[in-house]
Amino acid sequence: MRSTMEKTTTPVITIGLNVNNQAFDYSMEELKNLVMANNMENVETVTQKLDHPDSRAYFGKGKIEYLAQLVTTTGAQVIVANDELSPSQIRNIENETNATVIDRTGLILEIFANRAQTREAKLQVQMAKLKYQLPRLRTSASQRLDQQSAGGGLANRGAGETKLELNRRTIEHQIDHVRHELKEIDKAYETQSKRRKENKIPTVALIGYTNAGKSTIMNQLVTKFGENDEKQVFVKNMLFATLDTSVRDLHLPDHKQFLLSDTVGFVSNLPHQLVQAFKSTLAEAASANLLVQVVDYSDPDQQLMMETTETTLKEIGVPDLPMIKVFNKADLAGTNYPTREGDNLIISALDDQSIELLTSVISEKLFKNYVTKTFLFPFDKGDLVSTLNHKFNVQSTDYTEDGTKLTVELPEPDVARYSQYLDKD
Ligand SMILES: Nc1nc2c(ncn2[C@@H]2O[C@H](COP(=O)(O)OP(=O)(O)OP(=O)(O)O)[C@@H](O)[C@H]2O)c(=O)[nH]1
Ligand SMILES: [Mg+2]
Repeated sequence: MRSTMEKTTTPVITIGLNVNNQAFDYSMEELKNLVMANNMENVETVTQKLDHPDSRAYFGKGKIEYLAQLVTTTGAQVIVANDELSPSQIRNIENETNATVIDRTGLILEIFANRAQTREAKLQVQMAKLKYQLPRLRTSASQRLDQQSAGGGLANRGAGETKLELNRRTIEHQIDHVRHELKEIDKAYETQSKRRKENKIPTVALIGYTNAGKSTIMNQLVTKFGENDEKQVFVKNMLFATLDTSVRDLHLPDHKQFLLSDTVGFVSNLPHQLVQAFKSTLAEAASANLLVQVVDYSDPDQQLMMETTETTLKEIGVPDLPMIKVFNKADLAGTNYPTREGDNLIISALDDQSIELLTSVISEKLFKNYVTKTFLFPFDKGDLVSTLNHKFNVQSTDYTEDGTKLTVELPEPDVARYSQYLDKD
């Protein structure tokens, strides 16, 4: 008897067009991973070499006929294309193969929609989906609404009203609505991030290809350096485990403090609708003092994954920020770790020494213009004492007869502000 717990996966055929693309094999591999991430099973792959996609049906006529046969022999009811297709291409392939066609963008949107947990992520995905649907609305004679059947208020919109226009207007209305809701969330975000900036706490953003180990590194750092109430983030061996940006407050043993953010991972050709929708979430990376690019060192495609990451950063509008590269999962790559060469580290997120090394490099980068000074504040300058305690890393406090003596580690440019209180001894 079959177990009822057994997962059913949808069999699909993946198709891809090689238009002289050097990274073609990699992108097909990625597509298969995306298919799996969407709980589907790749049963066949069909590719074709062409100078450009066939405007009618993406593939040429002969290949489409072959595809139709494959649909029959494999029983696959879904075809997943490696590119974004036009509505008519989708329709033509569907008509000629009798399978449902999903393009790369549609697939990624589906995965994101299934993963989204928080209200913000759900809204962002919804926004991306609506923008994807808008130009893809189909019209047909049977969909036309006549004035009578539309009734009441709708009839007032004129005889030319079609179901298509109605749908379009509904979607535009929904987009406005979602945009409004996201703006509200954004406002709260901005206040938070403004407060962080005022506090001058430096920020570090973990970025990189999906499944590279960003969230795992985040959790290791939170375990070691998080205050009690700092929560762990979600980790799983699947594409796009993280869709929300999480920020955690970390305190190093030497009183230095920084904020670490973990965010959505990248994949090549991330749909522009999604990039647009996730821009505010990703803004956390854009305003960071340091980027930590996490790379899966055990993956043979790591070089292309790094290129994908850099392209995506540009697309989001992240400026050239200081960056270190963390080649992670070294335990699976069979190399020595942890090691460091300049701004490149080879580590395993599962190894404590690796996390120590990463921390020391982050600290070195973030606090490089820090100096340690001792100040003596007269008793009537209690406000300054509390300001310094609030803003910087006070290493020791002495209550002397002349006032409060503070040994503080602070950025060099800030010393000038308090120079009159520098301790002469
Ligand atoms: N062996 C090994 N596994 C690791 C290491 N780092 C992460 N993993 C595993 O890799 C998988 C993905 O890790 P995550 O931390 O969720 O990756 P991510 O970069 O946050 O992925 P997304 O959120 O999907 O972008 C999980 O199963 C982790 O346990 C490592 O150094 N060694
Ligand atoms: Mg993650």
